[in-house]
Amino acid sequence: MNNQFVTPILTYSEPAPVVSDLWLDELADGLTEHGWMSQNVSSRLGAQLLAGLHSEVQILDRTEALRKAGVGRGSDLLRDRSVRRDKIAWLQGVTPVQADLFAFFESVRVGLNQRLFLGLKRFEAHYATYHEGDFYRRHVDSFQGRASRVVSLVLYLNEGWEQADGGVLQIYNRENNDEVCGTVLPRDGHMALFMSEEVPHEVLPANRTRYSIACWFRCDEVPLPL
Ligand SMILES: O=C(O)CCC(=O)C(=O)O
Ligand SMILES: [Fe+2]
Repeated sequence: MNNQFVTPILTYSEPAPVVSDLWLDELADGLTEHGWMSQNVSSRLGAQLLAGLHSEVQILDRTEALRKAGVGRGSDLLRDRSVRRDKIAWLQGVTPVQADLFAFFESVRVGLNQRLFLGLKRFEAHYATYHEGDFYRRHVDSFQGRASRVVSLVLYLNEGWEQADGGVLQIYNRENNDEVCGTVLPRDGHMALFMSEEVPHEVLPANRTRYSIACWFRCDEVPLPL
């Protein structure tokens, strides 16, 4: 066979992400005590998995396979550029890196249920890109009382992100929504975790392309409008 035109396939053979009981305890404590937390999970996920996810979102971005994100779902979907400007693509969990990431999300779902009795039934996740100047104004991820999205997890895929690059995730106090109580730099392998309904948050304008995966753990069995 003439191999001249065979595209090389990236080999991906990283061990599965590491999830321990102690770490799940930490996540549960963070959610209970403050409603949110952030952490560097690079060593849990591994460099190859992070690099693989980064290259997937970069390909999607370059081929313009990402779509303008909206607020709401179905017939309620609004694409209001004054609220959010990111572009998204839903993950299906079928590529090897997505399958490993989904296994990781599933361990988090089960671990949080065991500790907090949240009744999380499933999760959904999308890639997001914010290009220069893009933002997402202050919001919560679920309408109060709908309990569809219960816990939000955002994983960042940006090497060498500095304060000057903008695009920080700003977290507001769940008791006093006007008070900023934390910021998270969207650095490669860092993750933010928070209660979807309770914790208002905002993505400040990015000064360069910003990649992430947002995942929501949900209580409903079937997709409902947010
Ligand atoms: O990317 C982030 O830091 C947060 C994104 C977000 O709030 C959302 O997609 O709902
Ligand atoms: Fe959000």
